[in-house]
Amino acid sequence: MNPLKFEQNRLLDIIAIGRLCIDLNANETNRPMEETSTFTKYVGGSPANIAIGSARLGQKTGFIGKVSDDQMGRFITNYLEENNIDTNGVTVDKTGAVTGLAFTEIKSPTDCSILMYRDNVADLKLHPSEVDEEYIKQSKALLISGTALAKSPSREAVFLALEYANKHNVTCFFDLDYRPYSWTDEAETAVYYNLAAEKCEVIIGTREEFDMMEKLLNIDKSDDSYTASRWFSYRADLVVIKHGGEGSIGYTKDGNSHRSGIFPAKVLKTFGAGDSYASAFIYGLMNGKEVSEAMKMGSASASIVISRHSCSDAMPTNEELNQHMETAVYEPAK
Ligand SMILES: Nc1ncnc2c1ncn2[C@@H]1O[C@H](COP(=O)(O)OP(=O)(O)OP(=O)(O)O)[C@@H](O)[C@H]1O
Ligand SMILES: O=C(O)C[C@@H](O)[C@H](O)C(=O)CO
Repeated sequence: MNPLKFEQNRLLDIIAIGRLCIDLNANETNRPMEETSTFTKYVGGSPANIAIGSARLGQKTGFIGKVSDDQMGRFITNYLEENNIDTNGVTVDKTGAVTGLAFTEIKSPTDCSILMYRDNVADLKLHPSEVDEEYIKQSKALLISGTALAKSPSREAVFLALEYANKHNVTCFFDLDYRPYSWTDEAETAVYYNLAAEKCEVIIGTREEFDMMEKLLNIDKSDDSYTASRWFSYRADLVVIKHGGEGSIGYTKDGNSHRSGIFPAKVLKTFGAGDSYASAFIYGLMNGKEVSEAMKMGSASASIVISRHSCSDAMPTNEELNQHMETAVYEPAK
């Protein structure tokens, strides 16, 4: 069963809002950053990656965000446009802010980390006045991700986008995307995550991300079914809890649960798994697939991206995804 209904007759399928940055992924893998000398530049940031994944799969995709007024900012906007993403909602910072940089260190397939340069970044300067109600109204869905809630005015911009989306029946997806290095205070983080989740129809996160939200409320059960049930008295119809290489579980408001296994991959690096999962999972749901099938599509997309060098540029097309699902081995959840 698919519990979601999307407004039809809208110009766009999905608009993502938030972080647009640059990933500099180590070319020399299996070594620490200290010994890495060359990197390849890609567009990065969780909502950017999800938007790129959506567009590659054929979704009419738009973006609301802010880029720096320099070569890096222009690189990002050009790349989004080359990938058929509508950039009418992307504004250019005029205060001298810079583009966030994420240097990735790939010590081994399972030991990857990200070194962030995020002082005075343009994406967190997105202002509520730059969020256009008419633009959001044209879309079937809105995707938010947690990092944009880390600072004002981007935080207020996201809450305003959620208000408009709720008002105009635009289905809201929340990919928790908790990046501790973007936040300074645990209670502040949890409060804003919980407030945003109340306004969303679909919440997707890892067990650890939900634990972070629940710790503030002294919930220490780490119980997936309980975690999901907390959101059904708000707007949520569907809550997905991801467990890395062990797959994921989705709960629907009608009391059912759905498990997805994984497509074992030759892992190059683990980051990007969540973004590729989200883009294909959302695509599946928006195209009438059952929850379990959409989750399987998410897992297939993730297995493709973790076996490639980048997060954004590695996103599969519809054809690649279908082919992978037909030919790759699927390991059902235990
Ligand atoms: N080692 C793996 N092999 C195959 N598939 C995997 C592996 N790790 C993750 N996945 C797939 O990716 C999905 C999301 O992974 P995970 O739970 O690690 O999300 P995440 O922590 O949000 O990812 P990210 O590292 O991008 O933040 C999983 O549900 C699974 O389908
Ligand atoms: O901003 C980050 O934390 C890194 C991203 O740029 C990266 O593309 C990512 O989020 C992968 O999930």
